[in-house]
Amino acid sequence: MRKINFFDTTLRDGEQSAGVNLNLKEKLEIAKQLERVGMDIIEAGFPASSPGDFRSVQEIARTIKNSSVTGLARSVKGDIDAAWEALKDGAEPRLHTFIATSPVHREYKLKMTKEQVIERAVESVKYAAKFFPIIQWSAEDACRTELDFLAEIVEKVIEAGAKVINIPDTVGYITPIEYGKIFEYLKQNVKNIDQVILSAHCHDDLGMAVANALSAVEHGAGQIEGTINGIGERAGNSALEEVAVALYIRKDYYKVETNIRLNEIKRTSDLVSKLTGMIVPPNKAIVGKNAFAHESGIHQDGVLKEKTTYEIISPELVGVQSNSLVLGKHSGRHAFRVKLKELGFTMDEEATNRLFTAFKELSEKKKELTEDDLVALVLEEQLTGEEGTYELAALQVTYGTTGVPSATVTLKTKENEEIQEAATGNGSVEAIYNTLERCLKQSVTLLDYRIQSNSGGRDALAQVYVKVNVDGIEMGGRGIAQDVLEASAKAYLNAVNRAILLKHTAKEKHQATV
Ligand SMILES: CC(=O)SCCNC(=O)CCNC(=O)[C@H](O)C(C)(C)COP(=O)(O)OP(=O)(O)OC[C@H]1O[C@@H](n2cnc3c(N)ncnc32)[C@H](O)[C@@H]1OP(=O)(O)O
Ligand SMILES: CC(C)C(=O)C(=O)O
Repeated sequence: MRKINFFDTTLRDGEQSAGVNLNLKEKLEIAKQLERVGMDIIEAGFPASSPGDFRSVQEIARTIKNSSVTGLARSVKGDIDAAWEALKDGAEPRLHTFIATSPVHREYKLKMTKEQVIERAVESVKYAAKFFPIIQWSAEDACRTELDFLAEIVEKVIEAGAKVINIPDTVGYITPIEYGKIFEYLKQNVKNIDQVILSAHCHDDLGMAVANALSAVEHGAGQIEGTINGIGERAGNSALEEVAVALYIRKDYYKVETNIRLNEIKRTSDLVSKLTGMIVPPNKAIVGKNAFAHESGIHQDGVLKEKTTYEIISPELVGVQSNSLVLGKHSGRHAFRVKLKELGFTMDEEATNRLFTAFKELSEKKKELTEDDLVALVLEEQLTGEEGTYELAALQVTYGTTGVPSATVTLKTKENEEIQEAATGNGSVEAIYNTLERCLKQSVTLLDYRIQSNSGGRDALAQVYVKVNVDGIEMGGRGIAQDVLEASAKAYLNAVNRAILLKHTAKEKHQATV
């Protein structure tokens, strides 16, 4: 099978992402991981651009042994000299030099004619060949360059000693079919093109960077350039992890192989994301948080029966521990039951169904349901299963920074009788508890009150724990609700109900013994 080289430019083009600035230690850490993941070539920086970049490239070249380390240089002697100084101690010093070839770049940026661009390109490759065993030459903005001129300059730089010819889509303009045609054109019109490796370097301005890179592979490219997580100038570069996995998963189609250790991909992505501060979107292919998460009932059911129904990549392949069944409003009973079992709860069909209904109701209110939420629902279900004298039918609280807080509570008894009362308090919770005391017509002393958020986030469930004294019986109770005040009322009632139940059971026992 044809081998495709992976050229990683996370530390050069990736660092060109607006807002990204890596120090030497961070770059070294990333370089080591890039070596571990199996990058054939690591572009460590642009040595002439600053003393910091020079030092990083030098240190990386001295440290990395299993990848070829390269640095960027304009067609300028000073840039090439700086690159040589930085790279000469590396295991395989390699120069990456470039000049723009498109009309707009020639006319406005370089202010050079075609002939001058060719002359400068050839001169710089020849000069670099005095030092470097391997020279990669790039035609910046190749995809907006006249094809015949592109072929002409490529032929001349090959003659001058370039071993790798890169055809960058610098501004992310080309489409996959057009990009493939450029490679085909060069293969047919450039002398000795078969003596060099053709490389693709794509940008994502129109969202086609990965598709273009894959098209280049189909049309003869032997090297793909890009970055981890697709970071880079403007909309970024081809995401190398996507290219690598696409080539692997569809090897039946591409029929190529790479050196990439796919199971190191997730770790590499995480490291780059953390050190650059460029957050990976959840829906990002291969490495996004949701890449292996199934949320909808039909998909979850399918995956539970046979993973490949909805998974073309196994998470383990790229170093992700496992897939996940995310419980949300689109989930179904199959996944719900499995999750309950995973959490260690076994319950009968009736209880599961009741819980599933409560779960669906909660999922309408809450964006994401966590495992903690599920546990809370189970605990709540256990509470509702408890025999109680009083049930909270309605609660209304009025609170303002200037007025007196007041509460109106409606309770339902076991006999379906409704009790409604209202009272005030120093705070909303006190108003509720004063009102409940009135409804219950017995003295209740609150001994302890604790509140806890069930999970993170603004929409987390509230759990309230209370301890009360009802006619000399001390009893704890808990309440769970999305609203703190409702959870407070439920906790209080739960404690009172339990105390009343205990009192009755004790009385019955006493009567039975006399
Ligand atoms: C497509 C790409 O990603 S290319 C890489 C882009 N990366 C970077 O630019 C990051 C590092 N760059 C830098 O630190 C600076 O731009 C430097 C050190 C390279 C140059 O800085 P300065 O000398 O201040 O020049 P400045 O950046 O303003 O302008 C670039 C100059 O290089 C020239 N130039 C651009 N590309 C090339 C090239 N491949 N070969 C020769 N000259 C070039 C421009 O025409 C311009 O020349 P001018 O000053 O005669 O008009
Ligand atoms: C220097 C070249 C390869 C580049 O980064 C581009 O054209 O995007």
